[in-house]
Amino acid sequence: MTPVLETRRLAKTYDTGGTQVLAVRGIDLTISRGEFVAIVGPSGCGKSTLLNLMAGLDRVTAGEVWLGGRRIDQLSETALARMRRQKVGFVFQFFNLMPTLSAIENVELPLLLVGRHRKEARDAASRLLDDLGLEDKYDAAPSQLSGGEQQRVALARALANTPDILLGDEPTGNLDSASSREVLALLRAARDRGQTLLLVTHDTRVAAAADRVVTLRDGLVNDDTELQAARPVTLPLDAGGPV
Ligand SMILES: Nc1ncnc2c1ncn2[C@@H]1O[C@H](COP(=O)(O)OP(=O)(O)OP(=O)(O)O)[C@@H](O)[C@H]1O
Repeated sequence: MTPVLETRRLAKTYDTGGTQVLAVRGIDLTISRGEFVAIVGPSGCGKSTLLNLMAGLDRVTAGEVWLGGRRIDQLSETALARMRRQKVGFVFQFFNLMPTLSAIENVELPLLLVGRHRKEARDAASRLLDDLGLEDKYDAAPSQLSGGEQQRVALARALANTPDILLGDEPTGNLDSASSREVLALLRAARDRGQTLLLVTHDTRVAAAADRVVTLRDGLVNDDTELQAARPVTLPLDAGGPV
């Protein structure tokens, strides 16, 4: 299996007014191509910190982060931003859509930012929104969409650049259970098409849908378990069915 994302003895210490918080204390983790990995653990164990370090959104205190065979923890801010635009997709708990842009403009944006032509970006964004069941919501503003619809737009945006890895911080954390099921089914459908996924979650259903669950405790990996393969996948948007 080819590693997509790898950490080596990764550590992060926050200094808060003289007090040091050891948020991540030496983590070795390898995410292989095509894996769906959930990171779980009690509040404050370092999940979001780890994800942010792996995404190059926060600076490491010690250790290394490798993405697609390239060491990224020492890159400049400009190089990191370019790397994120080209290689990483993000979904967050609070969707983080641009409020003044329509659904389709939100999905087009990452494509335009990497220099794709307007027509090409529009076609790709339409296809993604159609795939996620949002064919009648192209022109809606985020504020006109339900939480589940906003997260589907965010997912379309995250997948627009066919990222090497999709990173999520509590992607179902702000959704009702029907919308969570929809979003989870879409995440699993992305995995079934070969998308690599790494999600931080408190949601046991998200963890149960993963191929592998990494449990953190006090800034360290406490457990790393492969789950049984071949669980049935609910069709996307079949919100009523089991996931
Ligand atoms: N910017 C920061 N400055 C100082 N301390 C921080 C900062 N961010 C996180 N921490 C601390 O680092 C530790 C790990 O936090 P982190 O947010 O990574 O945990 P988490 O497992 O994601 O928690 P939760 O499940 O509640 O989101 C906690 O003790 C937290 O208080």
